[in-house]
Amino acid sequence: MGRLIVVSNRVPVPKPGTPPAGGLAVALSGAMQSRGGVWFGWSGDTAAADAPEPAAPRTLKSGSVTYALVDLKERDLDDYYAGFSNRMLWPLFHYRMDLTEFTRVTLGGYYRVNGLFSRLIAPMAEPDDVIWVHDYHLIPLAAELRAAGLRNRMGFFLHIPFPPPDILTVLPNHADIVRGLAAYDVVGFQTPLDVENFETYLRREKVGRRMSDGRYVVHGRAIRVEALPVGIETQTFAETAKASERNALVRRMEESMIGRRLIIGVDRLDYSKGIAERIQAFETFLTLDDHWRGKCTYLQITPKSRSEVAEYAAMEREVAELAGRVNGKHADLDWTPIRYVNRTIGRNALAGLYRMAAVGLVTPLRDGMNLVAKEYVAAQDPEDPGVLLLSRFAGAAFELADGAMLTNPYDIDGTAGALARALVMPLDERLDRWRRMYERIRVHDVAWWCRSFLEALENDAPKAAAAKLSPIKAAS
Ligand SMILES: O=P(O)(O)OC[C@H]1O[C@H](O[C@H]2O[C@H](CO)[C@@H](O)[C@H](O)[C@H]2O)[C@H](O)[C@@H](O)[C@@H]1O
Ligand SMILES: O=c1ccn([C@@H]2O[C@H](COP(=O)(O)OP(=O)(O)O)[C@@H](O)[C@H]2O)c(=O)[nH]1
Repeated sequence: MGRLIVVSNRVPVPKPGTPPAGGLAVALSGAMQSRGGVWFGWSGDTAAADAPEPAAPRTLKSGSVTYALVDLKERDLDDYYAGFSNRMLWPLFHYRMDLTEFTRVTLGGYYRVNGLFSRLIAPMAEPDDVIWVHDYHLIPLAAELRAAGLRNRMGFFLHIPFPPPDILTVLPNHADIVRGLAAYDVVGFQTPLDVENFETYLRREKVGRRMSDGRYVVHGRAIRVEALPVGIETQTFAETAKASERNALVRRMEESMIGRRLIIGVDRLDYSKGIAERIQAFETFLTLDDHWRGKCTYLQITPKSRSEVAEYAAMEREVAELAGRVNGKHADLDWTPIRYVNRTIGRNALAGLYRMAAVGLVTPLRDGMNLVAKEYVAAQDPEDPGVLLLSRFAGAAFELADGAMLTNPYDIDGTAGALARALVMPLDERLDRWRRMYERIRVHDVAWWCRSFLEALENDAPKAAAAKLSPIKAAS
């Protein structure tokens, strides 16, 4: 068996004191450390505008993983990361057509960086290495690598939603993007809904179909398409949470609560997470029933994210102002309803804070998966678990629907009412709900996800017959 080469835009190179915030980095770190291999991607640093293209990536070994890193020029980052990836693909794939901006310049940057990645990876790859590419930043990479002559097994996992065709076709180059996916051997999505959207697109655009053996033929190539929800290191996280009483930050938080109930939200500062709607729902909840005034605290942990993108910078101001307004209106001399924290909290402390919280509020407007939902469940005290309030639009809802209280985040009154019910839910109902969710994430943890994807990728060599399939003409 060859090496595993993982490729992602963001590579969480281990740096003491800087925990990775972002589900992809968190999910893959554990899996990579146990299997070993090469992890290729952007270093997080910028190269000078006139720097020549590197002949090879910088490498750094940590445990069983070799990190292969490339600096990107400011212009490339603007066009590829902040531009096409995060101002076009991210909002569009999160059903926010209103926030997209398509330009030929950023599209050019997207293909330029994918080309650069390909030129650096191709000489490193041995013929029997397996290449696993992650996320929307790098959809065209397999096609670039194949054009460079690589015949390796290549897989792609999309961590964000795959939208319905009516939304996807807003993207002027949607046909090229889907053609890019067809260059992989296995394409993984988070949920069955994403697979359904992909299949509907193929049918409507007449570029592919599902075959009788379960594989798909897309632009003439036979590929496997799987719904494989990403998991967490459930058992390890549960143990961390149990041991968290010793964590200084958790102890400080506990002392400051003086018996009040804790409600927690943890999200990157991103419009897809529904943070403003959640704060509004919390305010509505406070006005529903005087009983909870002074008796509960809502802690919203929100590290800044993608501040170079205009919509994110605007959101930073909006959410801070909203939290400030609600506090100004409802606070008392000895009580602040919302504690809004704008920095990254380390995972040990986070585990303890989840465990302390009577309610986990996970209410994105749309989310590929949302690992916070799973972490909240894993961290609970099995004798006295809290309640997960989960948006029906998070990928995690496909797995946790029978234990979480499902909410529609656009329904502010409904979410407020659900929060009020969650806080008084009897122990036997909480136990029953939590056990169902915990069992699901215990079995379907991150090791299961990684194993399942790699099994699909490594054990299903394309059949000879598939290679002979004639291409299907795209609708013009
Ligand atoms: O790298 P950034 O631009 O700072 O963003 C952080 C990551 O955000 C997204 O995470 C997604 O992956 C999670 C794990 O599968 C999933 O739970 C979540 O719903 C997704 O939004 C993004 O897709 C990653 O590429 C980013 O690194
Ligand atoms: O202060 C923070 C905020 C978030 N996270 C982690 O960042 C990840 C966020 O992943 P999720 O899938 O919920 O959303 P994403 O940010 O990837 O869209 C989770 O593992 C969180 O525990 C963290 O370690 N510290």
